[in-house]
Amino acid sequence: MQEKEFRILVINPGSTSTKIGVFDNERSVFEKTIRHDADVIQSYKSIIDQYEFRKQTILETLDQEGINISKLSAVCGRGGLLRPIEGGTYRVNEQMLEDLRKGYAGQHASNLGGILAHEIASSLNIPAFIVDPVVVDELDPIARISGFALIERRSIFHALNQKAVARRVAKQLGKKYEELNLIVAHMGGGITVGAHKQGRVVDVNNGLDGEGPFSPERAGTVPAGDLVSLCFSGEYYREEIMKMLVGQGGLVGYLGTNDAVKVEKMIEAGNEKAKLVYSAMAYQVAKEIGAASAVLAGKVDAIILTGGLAYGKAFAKEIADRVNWIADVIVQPGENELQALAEGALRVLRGEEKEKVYPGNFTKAKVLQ
Ligand SMILES: Nc1ncnc2c1ncn2[C@@H]1O[C@H](COP(=O)(O)OP(=O)(O)O)[C@@H](O)[C@H]1O
Ligand SMILES: CCCC(=O)OP(=O)(O)O
Repeated sequence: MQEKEFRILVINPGSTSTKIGVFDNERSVFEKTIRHDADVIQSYKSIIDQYEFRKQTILETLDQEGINISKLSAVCGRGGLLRPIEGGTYRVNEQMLEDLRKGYAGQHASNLGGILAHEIASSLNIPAFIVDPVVVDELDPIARISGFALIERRSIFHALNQKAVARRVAKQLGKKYEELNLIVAHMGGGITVGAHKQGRVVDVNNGLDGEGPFSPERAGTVPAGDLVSLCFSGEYYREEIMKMLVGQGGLVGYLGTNDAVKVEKMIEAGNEKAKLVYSAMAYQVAKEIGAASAVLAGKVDAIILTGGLAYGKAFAKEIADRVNWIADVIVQPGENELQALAEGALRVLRGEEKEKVYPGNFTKAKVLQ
């Protein structure tokens, strides 16, 4: 009997881009990365205000490619800042839409993934899903302790790509993901470094507005006391400070661009500041990898560098040169998110996996009351 064919539209809104793809079962028939200038993104007051702009961009792109959306079986978006949940494929429902619209756990472009998927799918009367959203939470209790009793550390990271790439590398190594200890550094608009201990991400920096290396558009960890002083200086509104940390932080704050390719050109043209800042970003990623190796007590099977920044050969080498004493460094540039979204939706459409209902009954361990 011939295998039933499902056509799935996948939507991955990132902080610097919107990536879309159309898959016939596992086979990609169209993929496109639409990059957005920092100026355009920053001109919107909030993430939800970008909704119409991103939707039009997607529909126009599909139209230009001659893709008829009426033939779709499902739409799947990257999941955003929801309540902490376990990994898997979730059907978009009203509670999820409400949480995405208000940004239950904060503001990030991925909040638009489920909303855009729902909007397109409901007009066609087909299901909308999200897969492995950025709030997947597998932290060990010890990793939740921040050192400041009023604040608990949170798991906000590139769960979808980190898990997909880790599985792919495990396969290449002839092992199961669940048998290995891996460190995965996803380096995109945000940067997250996860300690994957036998299939669970037991520690990872909150790459949105929490901590870790600075990134193309985020400040990462900043000296706490100085930040408090800035907040109470009377010179800035809360929103202005948040924008300086997320959106206008990192490379944007130092060099005025979120585009590492432009930064590489600046360096080639002899810009010393660009050279120092770009190197500092590599240095901070390496430091975070060192921290993750301590989490795994030095038992590390491989270190994986992935995300858009991993295309930068000199950048990846700079990191590898600092950490290759820990374990082999495997560079997997870009990300596998579109394929992972399509596969997550397919598993449910084929009945191989049950769709999960948001928010479910998953409650993260409350380590201290
Ligand atoms: N060939 C390349 N060399 C160096 N950096 C690159 C390359 N391609 C993309 N990048 C950089 O990767 C970053 C975006 O990564 P990406 O994973 O696409 O982010 P997001 O999904 O968060 O939008 C940008 O700074 C972009 O300039
Ligand atoms: C919120 C963590 C995921 C993240 O930073 O994604 P982008 O790099 O796409 O902004």
